[in-house]
Amino acid sequence: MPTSWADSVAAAENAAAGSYVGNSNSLAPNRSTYVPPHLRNRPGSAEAAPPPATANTGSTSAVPVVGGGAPNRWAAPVPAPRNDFRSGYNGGGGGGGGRGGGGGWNNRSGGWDRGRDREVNPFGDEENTTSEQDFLEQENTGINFDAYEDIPVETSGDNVPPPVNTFAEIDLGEALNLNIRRCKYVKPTPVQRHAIPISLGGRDLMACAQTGSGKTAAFCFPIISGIMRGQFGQRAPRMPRTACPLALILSPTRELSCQIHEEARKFAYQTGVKVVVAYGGAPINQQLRELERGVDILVATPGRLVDLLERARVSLQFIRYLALDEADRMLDMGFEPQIRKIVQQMDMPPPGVRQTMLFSATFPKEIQRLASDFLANYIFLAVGRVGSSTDFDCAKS
Ligand SMILES: Nc1ncnc2c1ncn2[C@@H]1O[C@H](COP(=O)(O)OP(=O)(O)OP(=O)(O)O)[C@@H](O)[C@H]1O
Repeated sequence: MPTSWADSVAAAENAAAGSYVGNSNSLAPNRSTYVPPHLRNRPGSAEAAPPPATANTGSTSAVPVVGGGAPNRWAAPVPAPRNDFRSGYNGGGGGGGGRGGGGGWNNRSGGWDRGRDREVNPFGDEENTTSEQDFLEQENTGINFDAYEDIPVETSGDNVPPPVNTFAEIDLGEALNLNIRRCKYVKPTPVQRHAIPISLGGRDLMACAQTGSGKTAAFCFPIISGIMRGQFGQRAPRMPRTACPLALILSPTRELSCQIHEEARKFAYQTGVKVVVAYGGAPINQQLRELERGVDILVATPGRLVDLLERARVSLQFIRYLALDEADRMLDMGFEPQIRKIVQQMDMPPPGVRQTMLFSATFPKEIQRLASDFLANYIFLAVGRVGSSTDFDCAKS
């Protein structure tokens, strides 16, 4: 099925922020003492995890394991904005109101704080602009989301959770809802509308969506929300000098990893969820120091992560969420051996135990193989651009 993304999206790049209609919250930083991962989620603070997927489509086939070394060829320059639809999703109307924060959320609210290592406000000066009045003043200055209504969306799989039209329909938790408003996201993009309920429902996801379609939030929101809920039960003690993240986001390049990290830090601000990035082409020592300070979500490029795993500075045994962004690009760049090593040959929990989200702009045979090897009972989602099939082909065969 050739699908594609609305050409009109490109015109939205310079659109201004949209409106906010929702709760008003105190924005005063509420920093609490950093709680090491092994002390979090003790029984009593955790809400029961949603049941694992029960659908019986998809595949869980075993895979031939392919080993591989760790290339250190990440030499992309300092993170720079990607050439995509960034800033393009600021529509008028919609509901950004939060309704989280109720029962079921553990006590992770408040930023992490460990000794002198305090959470920096990733919004900078914007922190003081998030009063309800400010949001209201931004109303109707953005693009019209109606432009996206005609985008073809295909889902397949058993018991696909229905899409949402607003963030308010999803119980993401108050702290995350506040950050969504700080980001001035008024309404979910098509990939977010479909992917977030699927992931929050505990399902594995194979998503075909273009760069700039809002994928970062689509996989970050469920991860952050899930970690905030503390739905994993008791954790084993953290090993000395070995970081044990709960979530891993793999991306092909240093540039992309840094941008995901930047976005994820905003989404996770004051939630108690700590995001760290590790990429090649840069000295490893600073990254090691960051990892030693604790990490919940690790954003990494494959080569550097293999290096960290071989040094036993990272363990994947507590991974509950795995997201692979731009998987086709990772394969094009020759990183299938590293990816398979990370996912299949180290200590990562198997499909069905962890939750996996695979994002790719295309769906060739190699990606289909990866999907059947890495995902369990997955839901297939394709979000496309109207009128273009040259740069986006999600045909399943
Ligand atoms: N719901 C939303 N409302 C407003 N802006 C949004 C929304 N979702 C994403 N954006 C913004 O749109 C831009 C593109 O989003 P994002 O970076 O998530 O795309 P992406 O699909 O992850 O791209 P890539 O494939 O490069 O990772 C970003 O500037 C992001 O902040």
